[in-house]
Amino acid sequence: MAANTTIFLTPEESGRVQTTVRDLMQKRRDQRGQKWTAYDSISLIQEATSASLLQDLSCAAFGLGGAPKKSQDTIIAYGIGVPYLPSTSKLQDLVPMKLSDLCMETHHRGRVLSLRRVSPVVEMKSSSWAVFQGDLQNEVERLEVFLHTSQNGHNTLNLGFEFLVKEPYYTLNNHGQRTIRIDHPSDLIISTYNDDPESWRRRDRSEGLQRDYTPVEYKELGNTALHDKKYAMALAHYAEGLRVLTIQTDALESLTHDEDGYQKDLDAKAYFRAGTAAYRLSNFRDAKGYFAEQLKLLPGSRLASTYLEKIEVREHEMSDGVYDMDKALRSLSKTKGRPDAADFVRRTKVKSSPVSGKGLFAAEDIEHNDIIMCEKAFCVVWGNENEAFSALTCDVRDNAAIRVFPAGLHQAVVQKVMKNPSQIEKVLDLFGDNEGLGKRPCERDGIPVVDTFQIHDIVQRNAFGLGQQSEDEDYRNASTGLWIRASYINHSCIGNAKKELVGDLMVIRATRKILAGEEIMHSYDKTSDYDARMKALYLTWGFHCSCRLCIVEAQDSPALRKKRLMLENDADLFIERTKPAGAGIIAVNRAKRLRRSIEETLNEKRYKNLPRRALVGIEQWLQTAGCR
Ligand SMILES: C[S@@+](CC[C@H](N)C(=O)[O-])C[C@H]1O[C@@H](n2cnc3c(N)ncnc32)[C@H](O)[C@@H]1O
Repeated sequence: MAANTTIFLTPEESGRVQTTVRDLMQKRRDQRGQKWTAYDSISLIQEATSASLLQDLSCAAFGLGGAPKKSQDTIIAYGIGVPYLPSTSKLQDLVPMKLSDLCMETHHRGRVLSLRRVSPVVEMKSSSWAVFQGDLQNEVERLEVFLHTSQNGHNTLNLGFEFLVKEPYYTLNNHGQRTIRIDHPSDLIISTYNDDPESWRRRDRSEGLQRDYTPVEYKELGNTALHDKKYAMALAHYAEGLRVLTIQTDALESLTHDEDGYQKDLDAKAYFRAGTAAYRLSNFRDAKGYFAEQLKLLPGSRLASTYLEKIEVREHEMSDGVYDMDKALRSLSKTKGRPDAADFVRRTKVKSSPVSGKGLFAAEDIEHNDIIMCEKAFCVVWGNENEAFSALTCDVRDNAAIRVFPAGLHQAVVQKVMKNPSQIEKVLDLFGDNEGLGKRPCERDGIPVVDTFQIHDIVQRNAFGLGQQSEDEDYRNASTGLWIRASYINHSCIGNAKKELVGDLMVIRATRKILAGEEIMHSYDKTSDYDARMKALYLTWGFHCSCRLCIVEAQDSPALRKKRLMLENDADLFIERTKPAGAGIIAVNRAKRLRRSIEETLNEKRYKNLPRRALVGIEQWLQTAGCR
């Protein structure tokens, strides 16, 4: 992520966080293999009930909008823990286990737990938990879902009563409490409400978890239950219907090809749904085909014609890179920062880079200031949206490095790929430190298996902060996004490209003429302070920059770099306090002296043809004041 979300903790503060995390890791190791022991089930359920009640009360106190999003000077902590793989076993191959079979700090591979929720759900920002009962009434345990707590806007644990946990992981949560921990959404299977907790075991196990009903049938079942005042059962049926609906991405499944008027109407609707789904995924070619079919069935359909006209504009954007940016800008409030636009990427290609891994290269000559590429965000979370939240992570894999991580964006990316499995492969192709399940998508029991730790690392190494977008935005709810194509662009402090944003449309322009075959590079971090930049690049992106500017700056003594930084700070202070328009001779002379002092710290020969960032502010001031 970009530097605007970097927070600096004092050495004491970060030391305290790291010690707490390391102590917890040690505690987990010490307890590894310890057998599950029974709880006082009543008091655990009471704990969950009162925590959930308190939450409801605080929401009520702040009106329907829920509790305020952030309190002063606090940031949510998200314990990444030690990454582990999601279950890739089929339900039918897993052997049922009991709560009393659980062992501490263990992944119970090859096993499955069937549980019923017996308490309300306690919903926190980065996790949710509830109390669950196993086979025996007095066997209960806490189950906590981390980060990926929602499905279609509903809390996962609230969606049902009977749950199957594939290959459960039993550990201590961040407060040192024993818990079954779920990180990967596909490890938790929500089963339809059923009065008979044993029913799933009696299903035809050769077919795994069966989806007996279509979404419409689930809706009807829900309606019947509602009519019979069986509210819990109704909710469970509706929830299951919604879940199946999201898995059935192919709207064309319902086509009848019948000539009968009513059926024809239904077919036209199916083409329309398929067309809009394809359009939303920027698959304009398929969308065009679907809307054309809809028009054949329903000649004169205004909706289909409007979409076909829009597709023509999108095709023009894709082939020529010609955008109506004014229109896109005007649409921002209506589109919530997501203007309707296509990607323009044909001037670039992705291939292996001498700098690192893969990179983006010019496929043709590109003139100075020309558009290199435009790309809509794969996922964006704006600071004013509820989804936006950052979490403080302490990564035990990386010497307990503390980072501010865009947890809300991580959630949004995971949800998007779970709902659109066809999009997983391009996300998995991005650079990340965690290999997870590899680069190929995987599906089990009809559900995409997504390794959230793998996505975590991909987001960490590829997402960008969008700069402050509104007054009430800071590092805790920073706007962030993930752009797939732009993610292949490697960093250079003296790159040949710069990025601009029109909502979530990223426009990359050439900052000088670029020849075909040249690698396109831009600066991930524009801080002029060499030491801070090095530190941020390493902490956020995991590399040491060795561009020409960094090599030259590294040759300056630390004392000289410090002096330059102090002078730049003086210049910034001067700029802040002194207006250039109509500035008097005294102010102008002071500015010139500041410029000279900074210039003296930049060896003319070594810094030849290199950007002199420390001078940018004061030179701009002098220019505006009408001096050279
Ligand atoms: C957004 S990705 C860039 C594309 C990446 N090279 C790939 O293979 O997909 C960012 C990652 O690329 C690598 N990287 C980017 N610029 C680099 C540079 N100048 N030197 C070394 N590694 C760099 C780092 O590992 C960084 O975390």
